[in-house]
Amino acid sequence: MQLGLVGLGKMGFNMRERLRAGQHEVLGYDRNPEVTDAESLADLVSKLDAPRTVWVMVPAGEATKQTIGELAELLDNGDLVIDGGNSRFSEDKPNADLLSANGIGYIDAGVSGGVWGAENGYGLMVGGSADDVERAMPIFDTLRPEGPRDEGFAHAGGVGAGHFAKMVHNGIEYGLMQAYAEGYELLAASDEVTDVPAVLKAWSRGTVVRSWLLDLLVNALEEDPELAELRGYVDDSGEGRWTVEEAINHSVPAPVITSALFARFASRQPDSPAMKAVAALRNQFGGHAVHRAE
Ligand SMILES: O=C(O)[C@H](O)[C@@H](O)[C@H](O)[C@H](O)COP(=O)(O)O
Repeated sequence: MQLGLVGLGKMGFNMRERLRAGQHEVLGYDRNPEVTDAESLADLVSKLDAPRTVWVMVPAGEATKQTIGELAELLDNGDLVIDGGNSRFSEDKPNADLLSANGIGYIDAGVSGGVWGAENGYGLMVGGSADDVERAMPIFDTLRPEGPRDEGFAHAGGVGAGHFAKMVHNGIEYGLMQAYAEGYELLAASDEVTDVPAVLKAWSRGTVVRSWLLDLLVNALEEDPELAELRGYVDDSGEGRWTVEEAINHSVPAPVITSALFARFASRQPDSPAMKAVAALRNQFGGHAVHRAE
């Protein structure tokens, strides 16, 4: 089918490739003139046949909000917008309301797979009406991995459900990565294990903890066996925070995801004010030795 695709960065560019390989007619718009097929969002819309479907794949937050605001003006009754970015689920309902005032449908799509998705397919979880989802199904079927639809795609619920599901997926991602990372550090610290990459690689088949994230850790260690080229500094783009906030809102205990998020915060501190306070208190009440700043 024909699709307008706004945002041709790491994700959008690869998605366009996969969709074109799947015989869809994809017209992309990006501010980068080297990759765009249209001069502006308005130009993109004018090149599409009604009823149009436009997939938005720009950074979550302000950029997505602005793009959807512009599309609400440019598109017409009967058109459909899909937000495939990592938007917070709470932004979906306002987006859907804004668009539906002009008769435009809305689907929120959680898209997982990163830069490997072009080749392996993207795990998809979507929210929206059954009619809208059915209409976009040829696109979802090409983007998702080959195999049974329900092993790479879910219509998770109404508007907001796709991004809620993706948020939880990413919270799990934080916890899994943290567990592998702590295991890696402990193996590396031991006097017993002399070949850490070999142990992790051996775990990749047959063991209970085999997984794609483990495979990626094995890849990373093959490239740099002691991760000597990296600093232990980890950013976050919001999904983990939102997961923890929703766990609190629903009174769901989520200690693993929460501590994985907090481990990232700790990774950014050159020294820990909290641990300085602990050292100071030990010193105050017990006269225990402290390590002085240089
Ligand atoms: O499923 C995925 O493909 C990833 O989760 C992807 O969505 C992205 O890499 C994360 O959003 C990174 O999240 P952080 O920046 O918060 O680690």
